[in-house]
Amino acid sequence: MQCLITAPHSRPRRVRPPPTWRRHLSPSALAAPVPAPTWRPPLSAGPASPRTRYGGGGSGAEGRKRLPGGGAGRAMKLRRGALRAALALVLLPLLTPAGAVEPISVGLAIAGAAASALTGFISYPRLYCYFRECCLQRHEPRAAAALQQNLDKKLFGQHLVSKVVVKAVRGFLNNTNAKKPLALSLHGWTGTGKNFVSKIVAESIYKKGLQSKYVHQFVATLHFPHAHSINLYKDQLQSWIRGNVSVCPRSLFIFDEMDKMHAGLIDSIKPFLDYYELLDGVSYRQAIFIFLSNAGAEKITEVALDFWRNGRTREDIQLTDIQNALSVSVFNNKNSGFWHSTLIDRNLIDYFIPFLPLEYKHVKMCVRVEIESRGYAVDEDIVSRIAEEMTYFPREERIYSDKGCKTVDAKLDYYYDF
Ligand SMILES: Nc1ncnc2c1ncn2[C@@H]1O[C@H](COP(=O)(O)OP(=O)(O)OP(=O)(O)O)[C@@H](O)[C@H]1O
Repeated sequence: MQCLITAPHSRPRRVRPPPTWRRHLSPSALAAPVPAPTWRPPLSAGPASPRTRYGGGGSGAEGRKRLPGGGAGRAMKLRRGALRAALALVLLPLLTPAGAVEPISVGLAIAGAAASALTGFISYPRLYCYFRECCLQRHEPRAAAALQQNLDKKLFGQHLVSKVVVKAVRGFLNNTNAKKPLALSLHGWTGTGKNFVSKIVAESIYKKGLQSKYVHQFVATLHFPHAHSINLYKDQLQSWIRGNVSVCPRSLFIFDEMDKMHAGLIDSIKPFLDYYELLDGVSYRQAIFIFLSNAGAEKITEVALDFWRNGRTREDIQLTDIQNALSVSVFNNKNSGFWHSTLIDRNLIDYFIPFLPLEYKHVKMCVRVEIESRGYAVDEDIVSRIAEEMTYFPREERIYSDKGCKTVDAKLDYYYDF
């Protein structure tokens, strides 16, 4: 799918969020068009055609149609102009008597051809998106390939995650007729790579990754801390999602600490995840939602331990061994925001993705990567010492790191940067 020109004059009004939000939101989110409670989706009054509804961004044939007067049509005209100018340049000597070359005319023709060619090329969508960030910056095959490559290279001990995430994202990006947005729910023990994977997904779709104005990250305890403000949060969150999807249908929303999010707030995003073609004139079918939580971590550990105790490798664990049990345990966990959530009840989560607890050997891999990223030569003695400093569970077997790879970074400071 091609990237398209963002028509600067049709960009929606930018409204600053209320101060409490501004304080917490990531810079990337703040750069995006921000809805306030009084905010309305850009140009969305009434059932407008996609051509008028989406001001900026967009992609594919639908986007191409919608550029008013400018965009693809103008680019076409400019390219045709460039071609005509070049043709004139070739024919000019032939038109003068006896084929004599007239220097001034030739000079003008060359300048005209060059200018036309330049504007024609600059108007070319892909070139435009090379210099400025566009909605869906990368072509789907490239995004999926980048995702696969990065997960294979950087993510340790999570064979299920790599497989499912790549399949889900690739399939969704290739599907030009999706019936609902993609919803992935990532579960697992702390420090096992949930945030790490969502960052990799963001980077594979948008060059700026989490800093992209089309990627929006929320942390429950940071953005929605007060139970008594739940109604305000609901309004703000819905406006935020509506506004940003209006601007870029392929927006990515990441919700961290879902288990700490108020159940009512989770339910308020349910309409966006459902199978509606349009909601108030906006389609959410190209958006991607990623939910992260520790809910269900015990269940995942239970399955992993069973395999270990039966002498089977963790790579033998299949998604079917965990997925159902995981969704049931998350749904029935009274301490989780997902408790009896309509998102699960109505089957709106496409994939429950289990992150297995990390073992000693995985912690060592994380340490090595961290040492290399700081520009030092890997010292295996330090690698082992740091890995041994971590605490492992269950108490008898001591197999899994209770913090995953999370404190590796801080522990390295002790050895290298004092
Ligand atoms: N499976 C993994 N492979 C490679 N690196 C990892 C893995 N898991 C964690 N890490 C490293 O540890 C850091 C912390 O992990 P991350 O923040 O993704 O954990 P998390 O699962 O989101 O934890 P929490 O549930 O506490 O939010 C990552 O930035 C990454 O450097």
